[in-house]
Amino acid sequence: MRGLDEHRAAALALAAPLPPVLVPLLEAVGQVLAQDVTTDGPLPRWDNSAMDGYAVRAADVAAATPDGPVVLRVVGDVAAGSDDAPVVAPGTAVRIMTGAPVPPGADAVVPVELTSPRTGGQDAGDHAWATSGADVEVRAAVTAGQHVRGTGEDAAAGEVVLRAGDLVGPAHVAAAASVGRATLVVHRRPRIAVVSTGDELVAPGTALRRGQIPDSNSWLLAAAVQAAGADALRLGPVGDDPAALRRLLHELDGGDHGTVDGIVTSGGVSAGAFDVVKAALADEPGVELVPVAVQPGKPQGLGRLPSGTPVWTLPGNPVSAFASFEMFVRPAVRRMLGADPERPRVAAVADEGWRTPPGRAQLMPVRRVPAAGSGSGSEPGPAVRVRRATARGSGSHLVARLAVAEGLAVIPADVDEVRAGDTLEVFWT
Ligand SMILES: Nc1nc2c(c(=O)[nH]1)N[C@H]1C(S)=C(S)[C@@H](COP(=O)(O)OP(=O)(O)OC[C@H]3O[C@@H](n4cnc5c(N)ncnc54)[C@H](O)[C@@H]3O)O[C@H]1N2
Ligand code: MOO
Repeated sequence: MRGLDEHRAAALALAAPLPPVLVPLLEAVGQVLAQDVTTDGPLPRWDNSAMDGYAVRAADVAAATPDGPVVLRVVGDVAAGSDDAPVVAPGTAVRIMTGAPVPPGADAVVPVELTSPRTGGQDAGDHAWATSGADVEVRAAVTAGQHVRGTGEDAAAGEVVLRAGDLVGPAHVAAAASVGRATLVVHRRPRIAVVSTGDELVAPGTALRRGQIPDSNSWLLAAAVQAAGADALRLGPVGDDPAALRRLLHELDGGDHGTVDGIVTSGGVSAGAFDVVKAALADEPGVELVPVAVQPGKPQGLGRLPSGTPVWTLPGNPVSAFASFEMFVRPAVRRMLGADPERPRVAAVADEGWRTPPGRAQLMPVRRVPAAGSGSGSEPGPAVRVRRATARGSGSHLVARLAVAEGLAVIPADVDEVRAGDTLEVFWT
């Protein structure tokens, strides 16, 4: 039997980052930048006000106090969006709104709350404004630069704000938009075909006769493809007819269903008399069908179809399909996206013990044990503790209970028993 890590490496080796494409901002979310993004000038683009108030010369109001206000003549307005630039000469002020460019001559802003109109008052709810041509009393001093957001404070002209390799999220699209970009260059999103196989499978919602079950794997795997950041083309279920399956796989490989960057199959790869995937791919020179020393997920296959499309053949048991996707397919999909292939692994303490299959690694669905109240909350929390997601452990048919799992514990092949208190390697799914 092939080792888990060896098969993981072979599965990942089938993938490479897809070529860069230019996409509108929102389409880039969840994808990985293929190019740095630099500013088109300094950010902020000009000195601007952080407050609604008056643009002043700080020196003019240096002596202002609540009991000894300084009086300035209001000589103009600058609203956000205005390109007016009234000059603030000594003894004058300009009304300015948050975000508006600081007018020439001014070097600070006094918030409206620290002022009162002496003449020409305009009541704006909580605050009264002195209008243009009137006088305003300033009741507090400000220092030069106060309440001014300086040019280039956020980023300098030509500075890299987003890097190739960054996973695009809301803050990335905000940064891109703020430097004037309506598009981003990302690695193309992979499109992965998912084919479930088995004569017993019917679409969910269809009436079942004895022996039939709803196809859950094509939904599981398509959802997993999407959750990994790729597009899924869900096909099947395909019955236990090797010729029909071979035809479909070759159509996918040949581009008859549009671009397909990979194919994932479920079922039909073990020792059964009607194992359709095994039969369909037995003579395919680029594909190997191998048992892997892991439970669940022993019968595996992978390789390339004649036109080069990678294929991963996963076992049909639903928990096996889930765990196999996590181990062998998700890393490849992430690499195609240009992202880090692996989920981070964390150390967790086993809250209970269980037996594990001798000579095979185990992928145990686990859930967190809620931490007992740890007092003030300021000390570092206790280690994460996990239990098996269900009392039946890693049984590969336990699809209804799989949603209880929050992650998988990876127990190495040379461990035959987990004891309560052991430290385990876990990743969250
Ligand atoms: N004699 C042996 N029998 C089996 C072995 C073995 O080594 N020797 N391996 C077992 C292991 S381990 C696994 S895992 C399964 C894998 O079998 P297949 O990949 O060939 O899958 P199927 O036989 O098609 O199905 C297995 C099981 O899963 C159900 N299934 C399949 N597809 C779906 C689907 N799309 N949605 C929901 N459920 C699905 C299917 O009905 C079966 O119950 O083989 C063991 N046997
Ligand atoms: O490998 Mo199978 O997945 O143990 O049930």
